[in-house]
Amino acid sequence: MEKEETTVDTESYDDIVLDVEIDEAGYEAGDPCIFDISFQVKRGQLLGLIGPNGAGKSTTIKTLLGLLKNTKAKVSFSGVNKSYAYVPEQPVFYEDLTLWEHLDLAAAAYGLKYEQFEETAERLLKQFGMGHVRNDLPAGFSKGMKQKMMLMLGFLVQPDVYIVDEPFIGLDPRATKDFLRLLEAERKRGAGVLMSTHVLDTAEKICDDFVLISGGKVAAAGTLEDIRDYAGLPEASLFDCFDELT
Ligand SMILES: Nc1ncnc2c1ncn2[C@@H]1O[C@H](COP(=O)(O)OP(=O)(O)OP(=O)(O)O)[C@@H](O)[C@H]1O
Repeated sequence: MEKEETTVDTESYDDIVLDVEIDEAGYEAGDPCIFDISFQVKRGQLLGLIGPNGAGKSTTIKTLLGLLKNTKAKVSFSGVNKSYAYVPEQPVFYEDLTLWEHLDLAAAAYGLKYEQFEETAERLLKQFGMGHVRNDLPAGFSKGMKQKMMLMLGFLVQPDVYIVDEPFIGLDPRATKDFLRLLEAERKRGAGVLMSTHVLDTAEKICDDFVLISGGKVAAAGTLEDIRDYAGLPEASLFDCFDELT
């Protein structure tokens, strides 16, 4: 079927929580900048979206979130609740709401019961070491603290799919560890994760599979072994394969 725009449906597939088929997408009509990008995210899977600056990672994410007009794409969210959380690279927040009020608002928007919200929010504040600023406005937070707030908002709602745009820049080593531990727990619960990142040594350690985008197209996809095969570099690091393929 010819795709005229991004259609988002919520059919049920076995293990697949996100199914993306982008024929083309871009910012101006008739001038697409990404082409033929297809992938699936399964329950418990961590899929790394990698590629050089300007390759098309953010455009891919914006397309699957339905934020772009000029697209020919089919995107399906499935899973138990057909829910997703998007954690943007650039923090987005309300000037007049405290950290706690942001958490409260997200919980209300996702229909969480108050007791469940309170318990999870308290746990997250502790895990991210943010309890002491719960009643502060995020405008006064450091970059890393704002990033932590965005991650907490995602973890609070426990969705079927996490779409995380470059989570590592700005987080200190301790926060990175806390974030990865929470992500692991969420994957064990059954959540799938699509993560865009430039931090390839971490991506190599934590991702099950990769989609490597270059020049708006998929340059290679699969496990690290598959990526090594594409690059013709057995034993190479993800970084060296990336270098070879882009
Ligand atoms: N708002 C926009 N309007 C027009 N063109 C854009 C816009 N944002 C990105 N582009 C273009 O789309 C192409 C893909 O950019 P995109 O932001 O998806 O890359 P990226 O892989 O996310 O890069 P980075 O790693 O630098 O974040 C680039 O040619 C870029 O110039």
